[in-house]
Amino acid sequence: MMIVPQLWREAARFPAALAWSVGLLVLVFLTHLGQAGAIAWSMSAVLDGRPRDVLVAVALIVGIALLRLALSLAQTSAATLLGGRVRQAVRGRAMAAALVPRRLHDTVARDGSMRSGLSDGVDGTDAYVSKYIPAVVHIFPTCAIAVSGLFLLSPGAGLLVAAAIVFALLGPLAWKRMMARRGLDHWDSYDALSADLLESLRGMATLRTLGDVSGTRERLDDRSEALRRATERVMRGSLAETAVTDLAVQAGVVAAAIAATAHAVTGQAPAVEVYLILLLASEAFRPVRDLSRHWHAGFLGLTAVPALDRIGAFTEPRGTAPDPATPAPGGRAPADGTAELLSVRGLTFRYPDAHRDVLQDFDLTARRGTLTAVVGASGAGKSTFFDLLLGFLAPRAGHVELDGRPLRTSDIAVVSQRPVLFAGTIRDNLAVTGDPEEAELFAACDAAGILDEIRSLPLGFSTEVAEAGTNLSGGQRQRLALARALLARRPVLLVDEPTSALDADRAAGVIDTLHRVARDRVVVMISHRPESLTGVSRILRLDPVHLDRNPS
Ligand SMILES: Nc1ncnc2c1ncn2[C@@H]1O[C@H](COP(=O)(O)OP(=O)(O)OP(=O)(O)O)[C@@H](O)[C@H]1O
Repeated sequence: MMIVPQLWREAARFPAALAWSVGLLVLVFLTHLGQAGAIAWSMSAVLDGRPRDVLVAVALIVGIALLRLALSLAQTSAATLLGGRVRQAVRGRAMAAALVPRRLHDTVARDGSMRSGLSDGVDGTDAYVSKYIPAVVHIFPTCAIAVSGLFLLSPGAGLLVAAAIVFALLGPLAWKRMMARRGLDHWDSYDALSADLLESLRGMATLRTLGDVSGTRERLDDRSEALRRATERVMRGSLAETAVTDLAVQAGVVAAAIAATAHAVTGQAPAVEVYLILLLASEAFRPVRDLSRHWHAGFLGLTAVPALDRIGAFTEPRGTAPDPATPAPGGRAPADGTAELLSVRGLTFRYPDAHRDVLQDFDLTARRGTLTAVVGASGAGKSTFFDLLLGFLAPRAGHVELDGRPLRTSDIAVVSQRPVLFAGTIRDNLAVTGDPEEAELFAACDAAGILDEIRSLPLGFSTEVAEAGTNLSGGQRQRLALARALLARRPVLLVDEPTSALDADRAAGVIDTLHRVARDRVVVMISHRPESLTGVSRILRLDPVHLDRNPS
């Protein structure tokens, strides 16, 4: 018997479902005991030549079998309900813990690992929760009932069976640590393969141009081989657990058979009781055998538990402060109409474990009606500055205000350097922040300079966008993302490198567009290319903070 505390706590959150599942398991077990009694009776009736009793006993056996079928079906559905609820709760918490802004800056976590944890990892816990936990709970009443019955018939047989059950349950604890270690190895191998696979799929075009497809295949083959070896080690350990249980079960049944035979030989018990002792001895081990079967089926899935624990899947979120990037319930974040002034004062930030500040005492004033550009060398901290405005990062000092009150994430729409589009139609992608009216949709696309292109497509707004927008050009993606940002109707628009994917003509067109949209909102853009900023009246230079400026 192996206890995984995190999963027990999860199952205990649904006491009614757990109790229902355990109760039905106990009833199923009682049908086995009843059937054992009926079989013992029928056998003694056959031996004593009592045909009427034989018929009644056979009818009883069939009736009990039908009842067990119905109870087993109900139990399976109860187990599925319990497993499903726990998975839903664990996945919900894991996603809430994983899909947070700080993940953007987590340089250790890999997307493939996160994906495998949230999907396969959570699903892998199902067999333990839905089958193993109820089986552990039901073992106490069921074994107690069977062993007590045996004890009444033959104290020797009862004691021998009880000892064998205790050995079968506690024996595997001897190599619990080894199993935990093997389990960790298994999940690490699975996780590494999953993360490498996702990265290779994403970077396939680059790998092809670098001519490293075969190298990647070899790396993945190595990962796959490591996973196969780790899985074999885990399954060998789990089989050893099953072997100990089987040994104890067989030894217990043989001991009970010897005790029953001794009863029969010494003439201490009539035939029906001898049969009952033999049948009960076998039935007493049924819950133990079931437990072992469920353990073997579910152990591989348990290897994900430490990884899920690290993600935060078993931890109730502290406090109720909403994620600053999450819109208010109901979909669209509240738009506050227009604003006049965005004011940044003394903003200072340093990444954890970094030796210097990225931003130090940074000031910026951006007004509605004026396009403000932030320029600076690569690594100067431009993207970090946007992440601070968006609330993805918390400054060490300084503050950001919009019209004299703290800036909120729901005030901001953003067009990033590499805008992310989703699989679905153009309309779906534009409507992510709400459900715009047709006129609004047209106006936003017109302002973003993409309306004519969409109209010229055979399916117009119903044109399918491939995953990550790969069937669109970089410039089209950027203009669609701009239209999407405009539809969010936020008073502040942040645009990161809007001209990087464009030729000079188109770049000038985008700057014109930004000037236009800046009439209604505060617009701040990041640019690498000062030459593309003709006509931008307000340009702020962000200089990298050097060690000598920041000796601390
Ligand atoms: N998650 C992180 N952890 C630690 N340091 C980081 C992290 N992200 C960025 N940095 C560092 O912070 C500095 C500023 O990075 P940032 O991405 O803000 O620069 P940038 O001006 O936007 O650069 P670019 O123009 O090349 O996009 C860089 O030195 C970078 O190495």
